[in-house]
Amino acid sequence: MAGISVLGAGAFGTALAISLSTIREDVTLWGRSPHQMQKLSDARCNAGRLPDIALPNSLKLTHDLNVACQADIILIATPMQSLSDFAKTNVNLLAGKKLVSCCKGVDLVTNQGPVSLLQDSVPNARVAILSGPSFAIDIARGLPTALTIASVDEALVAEIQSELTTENIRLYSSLDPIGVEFGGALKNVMAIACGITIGAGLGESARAALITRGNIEMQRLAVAQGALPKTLLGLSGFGDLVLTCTSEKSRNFSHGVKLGRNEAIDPTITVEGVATARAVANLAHKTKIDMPITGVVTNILDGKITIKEAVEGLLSRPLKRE
Ligand SMILES: NC(=O)C1=CN([C@@H]2O[C@H](COP(=O)(O)OP(=O)(O)OC[C@H]3O[C@@H](n4cnc5c(N)ncnc54)[C@H](O)[C@@H]3O)[C@@H](O)[C@H]2O)C=CC1
Ligand SMILES: O=C(CO)COP(=O)(O)O
Repeated sequence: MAGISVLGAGAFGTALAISLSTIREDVTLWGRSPHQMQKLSDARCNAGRLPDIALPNSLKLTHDLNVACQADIILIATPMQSLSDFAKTNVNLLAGKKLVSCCKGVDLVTNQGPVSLLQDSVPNARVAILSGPSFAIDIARGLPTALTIASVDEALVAEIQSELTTENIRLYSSLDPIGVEFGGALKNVMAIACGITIGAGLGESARAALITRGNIEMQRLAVAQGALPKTLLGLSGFGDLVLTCTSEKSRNFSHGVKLGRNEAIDPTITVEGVATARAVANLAHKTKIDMPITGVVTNILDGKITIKEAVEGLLSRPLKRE
């Protein structure tokens, strides 16, 4: 079957399906819960994630993965920590398909990003990643966005760049999926750090320092994993870092703000940076990469240090060249 399916009817999956439906009539959105999908179908709206945004008439909804996986191009928009189980459970349906990961994170068990995880778990799949600065609500409202589509498979990138470009999504292509997957994952950790900084009243100058040093830290790890340094300066790296570290629309930034203010956390909200910080700290330790900001975020999340101790620790590091 030609067409595009989006797997995962959360905020991002729904937003992408809405935008794609502005230019084509063969888009299907899959969600795992029959009850939730019936609610979406009755209301023609994903009220829980994107209230007041109507689902286009042409958008097909299903909870049947067999139906959704008949599409030619399959976008996967589940949370990162669900991706491995999802891929393994449904390997027969996904094998040999063109898969586009929309997840931003690093898997806690394998320390892999979504592209390498899918490549390892789904035989013969052709895997790409879509990433970059884009809040689901902005995409769903039709506001302009620019994202990166990346894969080592040049023909796939060219095809998907053209198939997924919509009225409000402009796609730039890249042949560096490692850089794109690590940029998208690590910016969430930096956004938690920035949120903590603002929440704890440490000021915007400190946030600017964290964004800048955070970008260097992201680059250091990604390059050690095989990424090109320039990818971390592109939309999926610096672009998304800036968006996520400066907006209260970001769940990662807002999570950090709550930590900084010592406020209660809502455990039902998808905050990718929490698990990713731990996965990245582990990966950095194994590969001997210096990741001071990630280390501090992980220690705060694990209750091992206070914010005051974190600041003292970062400021008392040995002086060095920029
Ligand atoms: N919301 C946003 O603005 C953006 C989100 N992303 C990324 O998209 C991914 C998904 O995020 P959101 O859609 O925002 O989260 P969300 O929490 O709104 O939705 C996640 C969806 O995945 C489903 N899900 C969870 N585990 C599943 C499993 N094992 N099998 C099938 N479905 C499962 C949930 O039921 C839910 O519908 C994350 O990696 C996030 O970083 C990327 C860009 C923007
Ligand atoms: O990835 C995003 C924007 O590009 C969304 O960020 P949050 O997951 O922090 O809300």
